[in-house]
Amino acid sequence: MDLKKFVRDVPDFPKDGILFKDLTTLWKSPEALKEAGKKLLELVDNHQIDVVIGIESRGFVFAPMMAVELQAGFVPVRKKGKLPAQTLQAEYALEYGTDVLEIHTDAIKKGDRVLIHDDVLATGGTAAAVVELVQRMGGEVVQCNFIMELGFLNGRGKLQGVPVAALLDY
Ligand SMILES: O=P(O)(O)OC[C@H]1O[C@H](OP(=O)(O)OP(=O)(O)O)[C@H](O)[C@@H]1O
Ligand SMILES: Nc1ncnc2[nH]cnc12
Repeated sequence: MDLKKFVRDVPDFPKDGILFKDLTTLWKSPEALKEAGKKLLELVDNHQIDVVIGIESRGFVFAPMMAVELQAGFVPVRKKGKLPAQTLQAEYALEYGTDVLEIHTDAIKKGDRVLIHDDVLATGGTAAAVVELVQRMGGEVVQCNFIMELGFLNGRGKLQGVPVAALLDY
């Protein structure tokens, strides 16, 4: 199945000059939703994973399903002010802004093998901030895993030393 056919391009969202890759059209198709989940798991191969992190909000669509299949736990990384208990924070810049991400301080144990999942790798600012959080907590990032990579923005440049895998390349 050609999953790219299910991705909708929306020009000038959320800002002028940004070509937004809309995945709601892929999520809405039962066949594409199932196929994308299956293929994302294939990217992980046979790696042993303790924790799957999903990055708010679009990373939450597939990360819990992947955690179930990998017999791992699910941990949310959220935008500032949303997690209720004690957190670690990282500031970051993304393709169209800046923000702060948080994770609960007790969410990752030293030595945990962690899979980081998000929908889009663009400039890499978001994923790099999450890698930093995991490493500060003593976790090992086994893979940063995405549905799509905007290769022309060279997000991998910010993720050096960490395995990166994406289903679709643009
Ligand atoms: O590689 P980067 O340049 O950092 O961009 C990628 C990030 O941008 C989007 O999130 P957004 O902040 O728009 O939030 P959302 O998932 O809540 O829509 C996307 O879901 C990634 O998390
Ligand atoms: N161009 C883009 N489309 C969808 N999500 C994004 N996140 C960062 N850049 C994006």
